[in-house]
Amino acid sequence: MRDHALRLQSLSKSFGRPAVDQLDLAVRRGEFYALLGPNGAGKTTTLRMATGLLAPDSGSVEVLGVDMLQDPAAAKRHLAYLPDEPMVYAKLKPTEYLEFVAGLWGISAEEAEPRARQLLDWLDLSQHANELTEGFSRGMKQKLALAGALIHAPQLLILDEPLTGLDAAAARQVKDLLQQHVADGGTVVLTTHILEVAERLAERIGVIRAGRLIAEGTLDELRALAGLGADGTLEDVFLQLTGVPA
Ligand SMILES: Nc1ncnc2c1ncn2[C@@H]1O[C@H](COP(=O)(O)OP(=O)(O)OP(=O)(O)O)[C@@H](O)[C@H]1O
Repeated sequence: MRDHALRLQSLSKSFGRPAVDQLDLAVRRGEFYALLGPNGAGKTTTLRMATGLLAPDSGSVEVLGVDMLQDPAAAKRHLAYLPDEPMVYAKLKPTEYLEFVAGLWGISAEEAEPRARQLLDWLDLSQHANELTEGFSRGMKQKLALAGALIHAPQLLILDEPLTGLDAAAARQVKDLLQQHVADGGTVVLTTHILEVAERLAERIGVIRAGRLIAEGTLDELRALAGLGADGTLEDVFLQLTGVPA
């Protein structure tokens, strides 16, 4: 379906026992979608299959109408993936790293330069543009990895715990960047254990448990599903639906 940024159908993956089990998930273009679930629920495994990094046992993945299994190169061109433990090259400076990643997408250094400058600026890394990343803190590396993920201006951003370990200022910069992406018509899918992030940013929230989507909707819809009133927080909803803490 053209109006879906991401569509997962009957997606399954087992590592001896099922990690993701017949999962159906559809995220519309322009949506900010948060995937929540307790530890080991299958969130990372789902994202790795959605981004073409892990082959599913069965089921299908479509990115902007392109089938990931049939045409992975075309599907991946539409997306960026920020893993939960991103890696940047220690012996490169941020500008060199962004140039390198752009090159992998077939974008020349000259073409990439204005966007690289803008991303470093948005993420408050400009003053470190000429330092080797080996001297960067974890949060700075995480922000640079995000800039690398965005260098080819993808429509769909898929991020695994993008705010974990960031200080308040860095978290704000990343949240602003993600909101700007959606304001510009892009799509964001993220996982988070920081429920306030899902509560404040996400238009729709999916709750996954034991590899299955057990609830989905706006916060109001989830409150109703959990049988809670208007003052129920997402934490109340989460605990009610999953029976375990976030
Ligand atoms: N490469 C692997 N080999 C074996 N088991 C795996 C592998 N990757 C994931 N699993 C298992 O699959 C299940 C789902 O793991 P996954 O990392 O997807 O969960 P998660 O929801 O992202 O958890 P968390 O919130 O702790 O990050 C877990 O039982 C995990 O141990």
